[in-house]
Amino acid sequence: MTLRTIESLGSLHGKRVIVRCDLNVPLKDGQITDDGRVRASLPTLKALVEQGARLVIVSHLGRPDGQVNLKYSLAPVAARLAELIGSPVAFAADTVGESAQAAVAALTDGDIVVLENLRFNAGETSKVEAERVAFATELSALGDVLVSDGFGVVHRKQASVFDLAQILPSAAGLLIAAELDVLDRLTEKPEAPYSVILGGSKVSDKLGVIGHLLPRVNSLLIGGGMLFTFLAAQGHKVGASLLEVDQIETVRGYLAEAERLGVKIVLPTDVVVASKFGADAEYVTTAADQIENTPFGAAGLGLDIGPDTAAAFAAIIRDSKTVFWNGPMGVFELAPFADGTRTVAAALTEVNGLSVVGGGDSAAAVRILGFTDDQFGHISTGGGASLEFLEGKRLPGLEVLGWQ
Ligand SMILES: Nc1ncnc2c1ncn2[C@@H]1O[C@H](COP(=O)(O)OP(=O)(O)O)[C@@H](O)[C@H]1O
Ligand SMILES: O=C(OP(=O)(O)O)[C@H](O)COP(=O)(O)O
Repeated sequence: MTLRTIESLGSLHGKRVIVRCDLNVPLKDGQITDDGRVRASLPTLKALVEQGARLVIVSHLGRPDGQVNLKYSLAPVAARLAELIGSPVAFAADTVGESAQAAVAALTDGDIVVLENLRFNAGETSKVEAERVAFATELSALGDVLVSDGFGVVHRKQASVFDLAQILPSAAGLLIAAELDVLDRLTEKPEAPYSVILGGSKVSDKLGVIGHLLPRVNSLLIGGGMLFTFLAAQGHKVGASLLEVDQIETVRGYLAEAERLGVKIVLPTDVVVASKFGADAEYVTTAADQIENTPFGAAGLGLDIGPDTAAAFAAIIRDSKTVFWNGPMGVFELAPFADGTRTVAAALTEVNGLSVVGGGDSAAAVRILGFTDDQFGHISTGGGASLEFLEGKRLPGLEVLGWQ
């Protein structure tokens, strides 16, 4: 069965349509550093406005863990959306409280309100189904139907992604449909050589996909915060770098499985080690097995892949016919640690085949580093979501919309 489309919901004129977007944009000092996810949401929002629907936009931003934390407010995102869509966008200071209820009641046809961050409410991400359903039920009172379009979050079994879609009549938006069109091309007979590059900081989330990806790819390139668990699995010390100690054994299993399958797991041979996390840190490039043998000793932090590694990764990427990349190679937000990500991004632009970049921060990285969307085959709004899709997993936020 394929996804239910917006048309399946019938006429939406005058209806209150809850639109679940992924507006989880990177922010620095309260400013949006990349508005790609807002732009990617526009086709669905415009289509609904044109129909005369009353739009109630909901999203998460960051991981505020069920607490109100204004650092993660969606207010700047609502302001940016108003600029991009070219019409006023109201903002409610809560998600299901008095402010939200009043703002929704005040909507007329074609109006838009953005509600405050879903994850300020513990029910949104609760592991307890009854708590999620209770929150989804409160949300459902604010709309007549749900259009689910937050592709970046479809792998999460969360109240607005999963439970709400069972309470209200629901359908997928245009972004989800467009994302699946491209990702389908990566799952159905990707042209070899097929390389996947993994990095970023959501290490425990993303290590789990490796076992399922191994039989599907020719090379797996490991950078970013992910690489240190691999180095530790090989017996190397990694100083104060990101490390998932309880995943070391699992990673050893992946290394053995890759050898058995004849898949290359390509690990860094050099890394950039910093004295601390900051743009003013001192840093040196060292061999990947010498991280603690720098002037910073065991306090050294690996914040980027080194130039030899970046060049080796680039060569493999350029020779691939299909490439999927999720997760920056280093802390690209800080200039001294952006080179690995820049080199990998440049190599993707030279792929003679299909190149896909996925993930909020990966997409932000390529744009912030000066690349343009048209230099890549596709820039996906979902990192974890696309990875889990590529490993062939059933995603709760898609299944609930009819996807099988
Ligand atoms: N070596 C590293 N140590 C700590 N953080 C890192 C490292 N390499 C990359 N990162 C961070 O990873 C973050 C992005 O990770 P993630 O959210 O997994 O990617 P995406 O949003 O593309 O899926 C960036 O903010 C980047 O600074
Ligand atoms: O940024 C996101 O995912 P991504 O970093 O995998 O691209 C999504 O908004 C999901 O956020 P989450 O990983 O906090 O659930």
